[in-house]
Amino acid sequence: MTRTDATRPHPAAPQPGASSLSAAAAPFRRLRTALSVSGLGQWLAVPALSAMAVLPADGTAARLQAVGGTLALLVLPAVLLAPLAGSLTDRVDRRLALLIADGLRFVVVLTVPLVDALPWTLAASFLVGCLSLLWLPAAAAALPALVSDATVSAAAGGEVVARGAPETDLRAGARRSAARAAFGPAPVAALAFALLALIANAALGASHRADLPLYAAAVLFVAAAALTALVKEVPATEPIVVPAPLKLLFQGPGLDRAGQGLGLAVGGAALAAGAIAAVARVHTGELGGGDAGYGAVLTGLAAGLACGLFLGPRVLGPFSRRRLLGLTVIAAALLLIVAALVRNLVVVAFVTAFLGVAAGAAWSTASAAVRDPDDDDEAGGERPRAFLRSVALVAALVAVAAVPAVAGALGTHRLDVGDGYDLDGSMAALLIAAVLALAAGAVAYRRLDDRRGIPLAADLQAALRGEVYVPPAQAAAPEPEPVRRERGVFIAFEGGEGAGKTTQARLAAIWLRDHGYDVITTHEPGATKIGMRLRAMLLDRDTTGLSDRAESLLYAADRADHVANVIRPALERGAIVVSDRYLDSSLAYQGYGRRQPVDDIARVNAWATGGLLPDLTVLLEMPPAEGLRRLSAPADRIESEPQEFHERVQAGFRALAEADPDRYLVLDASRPQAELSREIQYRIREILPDPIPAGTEDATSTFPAITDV
Ligand SMILES: Nc1ncnc2c1ncn2[C@@H]1O[C@H](COP(=O)(O)OP(=O)(O)OP(=O)(O)O)[C@@H](O)[C@H]1O
Ligand SMILES: Cc1cn([C@H]2C[C@H](O)[C@@H](COP(=O)(O)O)O2)c(=O)[nH]c1=O
Repeated sequence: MTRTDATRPHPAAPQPGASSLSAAAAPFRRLRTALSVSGLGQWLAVPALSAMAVLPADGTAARLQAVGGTLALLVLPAVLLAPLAGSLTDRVDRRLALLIADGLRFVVVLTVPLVDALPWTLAASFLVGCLSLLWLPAAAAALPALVSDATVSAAAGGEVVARGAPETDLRAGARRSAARAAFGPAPVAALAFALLALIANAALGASHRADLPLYAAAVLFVAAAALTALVKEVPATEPIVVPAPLKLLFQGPGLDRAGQGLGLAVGGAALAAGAIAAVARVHTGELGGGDAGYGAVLTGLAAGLACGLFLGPRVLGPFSRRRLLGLTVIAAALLLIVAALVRNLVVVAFVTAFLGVAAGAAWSTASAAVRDPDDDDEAGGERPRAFLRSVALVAALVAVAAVPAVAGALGTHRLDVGDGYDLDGSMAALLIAAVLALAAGAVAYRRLDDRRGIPLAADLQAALRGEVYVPPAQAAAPEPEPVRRERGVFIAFEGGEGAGKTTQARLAAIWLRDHGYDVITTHEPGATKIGMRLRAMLLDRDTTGLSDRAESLLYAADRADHVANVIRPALERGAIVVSDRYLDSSLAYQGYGRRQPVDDIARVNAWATGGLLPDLTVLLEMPPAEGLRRLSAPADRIESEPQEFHERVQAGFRALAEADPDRYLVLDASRPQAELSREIQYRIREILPDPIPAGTEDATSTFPAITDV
């Protein structure tokens, strides 16, 4: 619904409990510091290992493959071994798991400059990837586990902090703290890498410039282990469950078309970010930057990602989040093209930073779209979020493995433009990755667009002024469509016998109520006193000899009473009406099924209802025989009609939906209930009014979250 005074959702509402933890007890603070130090070590080890791998490589292709191989080996364990590592970590004491992971990373990273051989650098990268996989779930479980009753009361005794913050809120805050400790140090680590590489270059010489960052990373790991050792005990209160990325990817998102658009968008953004990271070392080397230039580009990327994560839910409040998501991916792809073509290191670093902002905003916008604001459980394994994480991980792995390989294979070619232009392999591979990311962004934009027909430029301009764009024709109209829309919203569920209408209508109503809407659920025939008597007459198998016309009129009479006494009063008070069957049932059953003229049925019903049509009709389709098999009660008068009757009814529903596609959501009713429910939620979200007055919108979301049943 478009309104000039309306703002769109702000998923970045204050997070309870986050600040409360700042004053929490000493073990919590100590462990949080240990995790940050370890996170810094991990992010420093990543560029340091790839810089180390480059040193012995001879020629551009070999250098590209050395960096790509290192990065791919660092990411590979997260794609292949995540659930194994999760269940392993779950079996050992969290503190011990952290100590082992930090201690072994110290040893592995320390040996890399001492051994100074490419095979060991590559093996070390894989081992560091595996150990980080043990460390990450242990860290995510350990910090919230320290939010015990004692911590809560210590925090509450200390300051303002824990007043009114229940333990679950503090745990959710602790989970966010753990994630920040693990990923937050990335920009600082990239900057530190650049500085240490410069110092090492000057002090130890070019052939040892990766040594210092590696020693520094090793020291950070041992420091983190020492700090963790000071924390006496970490209770095993938080279970560790790590989903398998590949399995999730093959199972699919469990989301509708729009949900798949989210996956495409996240994949496109991760591809763009991964591609630039994968060739940055060699690309910057060709621009005269060396390891310091590599560090500068990575700093830009990491800082940009952090900014994008923060800004994504906050910028352009009134602008459609779905449009924003598609646009951020397109922007990331276009910036990748610029980064590929520009031959100036400083410009490349800045462009990469903006690419990071776009990719970070894409991630935070996509994950906000599948997050339930009522659910503070950031560590929860909710499938759509886990799916998005898997897409990002796998796309990043493909980018870091494939882009350098393609770049190396393509080699450098001289183009005859003006003075001649060297198109090197990195440039070409980045352009290919950019085109793929652009395609993903464009398809995602089309799939996600919830403002079809509204010009993008005008929509953006209005959002920049803090308004939601209303097309002139709509703004000038004195009244919204008088017949189709009353003050509330009318949603009908239609379909053959046993298709799941009652189930889905009930789930939709629960979801809407959970988001603060005034909802009434109703059904046909038989929602009123008179209707109940009509229903008995119509469906009782003892009713024999009822003429087709009389049957049609009785259903229309039931509907007239239903509209006058239930639906219209509810719509007039602004409620959302969810009806299990409505007019289309008469058109399909009495029109197509009984072979009466559909136009006549429509005319009678238009008179009976005063022309009231649903804003949305959800049509659940399935073969009639299967639907009838789902029903347990004895078949009623209509259900016991022959198979051909039900086939005609089904074809009738389909014809009705095809004649007015904008008003229908057609779904395959044999799919799992939860999937159907989520698709229905996505579609309903597009036609909802704001649940609370515009002035108070910052307090809650106007963009009901899609939830699992
Ligand atoms: N997606 C689904 N997958 C499997 N079973 C389902 C699904 N949806 C509903 N069911 C089951 O099918 C049966 C019929 O469901 P429901 O009553 O919701 O269908 P209906 O379309 O309202 O039926 P009717 O035509 O009788 O009104 C119930 O047992 C329900 O639990
Ligand atoms: C509204 C309406 C319904 N019917 C038929 C369709 C079903 O067989 C029954 C209703 O049963 P349900 O279990 O409550 O779905 O009535 C119809 O023929 N025409 C109509 O307009």
